[in-house]
Amino acid sequence: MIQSDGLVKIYKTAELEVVALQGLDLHVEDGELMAIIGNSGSGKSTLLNMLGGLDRPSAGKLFVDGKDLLSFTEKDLVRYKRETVGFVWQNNARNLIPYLTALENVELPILLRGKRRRDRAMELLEAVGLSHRLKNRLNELSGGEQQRVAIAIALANEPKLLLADEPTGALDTKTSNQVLDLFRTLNGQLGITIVIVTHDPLIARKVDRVVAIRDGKTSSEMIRRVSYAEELEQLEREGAAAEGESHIEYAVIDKAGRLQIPAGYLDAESFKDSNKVRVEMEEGKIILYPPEKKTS
Ligand SMILES: Nc1ncnc2c1ncn2[C@@H]1O[C@H](COP(=O)(O)OP(=O)(O)OP(=O)(O)O)[C@@H](O)[C@H]1O
Repeated sequence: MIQSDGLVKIYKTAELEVVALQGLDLHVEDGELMAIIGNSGSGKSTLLNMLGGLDRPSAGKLFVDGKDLLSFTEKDLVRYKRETVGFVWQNNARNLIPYLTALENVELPILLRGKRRRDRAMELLEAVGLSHRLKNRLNELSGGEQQRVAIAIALANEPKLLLADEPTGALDTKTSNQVLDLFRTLNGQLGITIVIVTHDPLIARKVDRVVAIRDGKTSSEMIRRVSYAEELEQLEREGAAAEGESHIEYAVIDKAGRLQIPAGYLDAESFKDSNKVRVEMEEGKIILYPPEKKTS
């Protein structure tokens, strides 16, 4: 679904240039449910804006659903936003109208679709588990329910890719979990590809793959040992989930063979005050040693 190679985004302001993405590689399969994590300023929102067609990359390659986003005309972009992607934001007040009911809020963006809009809006609200709240005004709904309405709207144009920017940022843990479970259900039932950008480590437990971004590049990936669905099955069968860490962490190697050592590893005493490591191949393993201390 997503193929990004060496993606670069440079923001130019009057005095300075900020390189927000510096050669980012990211591949996402059709039907994946994955998360992107990273510290503030690492480039997550920039990437999401590129994927959503809200802003244009400066260089590199970016294909979504087989479409080359770097060669898009303005018209292509408008069409892409209408037909291929859906968005969910943390702050759903941005796309919801408080004095309308849940049903009216979902009907509104599909007005142009003609007579079936009420049926379609009801279908969408059912898909997000809100059939019992159709006639409630937005300001009568909880934060989690409002977020479900936002998700229903994002699904209205049947996007192939759903992009969620901190979708649980404003919710408590229990409600966050429910929203994440909903993403998983929609992913399973509709086969829609979902990319969630987050600070929230909890999300990692709910998806099969987490890609970490550091300084505008993918630095590491955490992949589940057992898929979340299998883990739930096991939980039901045996009353216990798989033991140990749920994910394996991989450092990502770029095309030039560069990799980032996971944060914290180089804080170890023997590596600390050096900008070099000794690299050796031993029995099929690549081993990093601290540099040898000079003896004088
Ligand atoms: N419109 C812009 N103009 C100039 N610089 C920008 C612009 N948008 C983002 N940046 C810069 O690009 C870098 C990446 O920002 P981005 O918002 O993508 O990070 P982020 O990982 O989403 O952070 P956060 O988690 O805080 O939202 C930052 O240094 C930021 O200051």
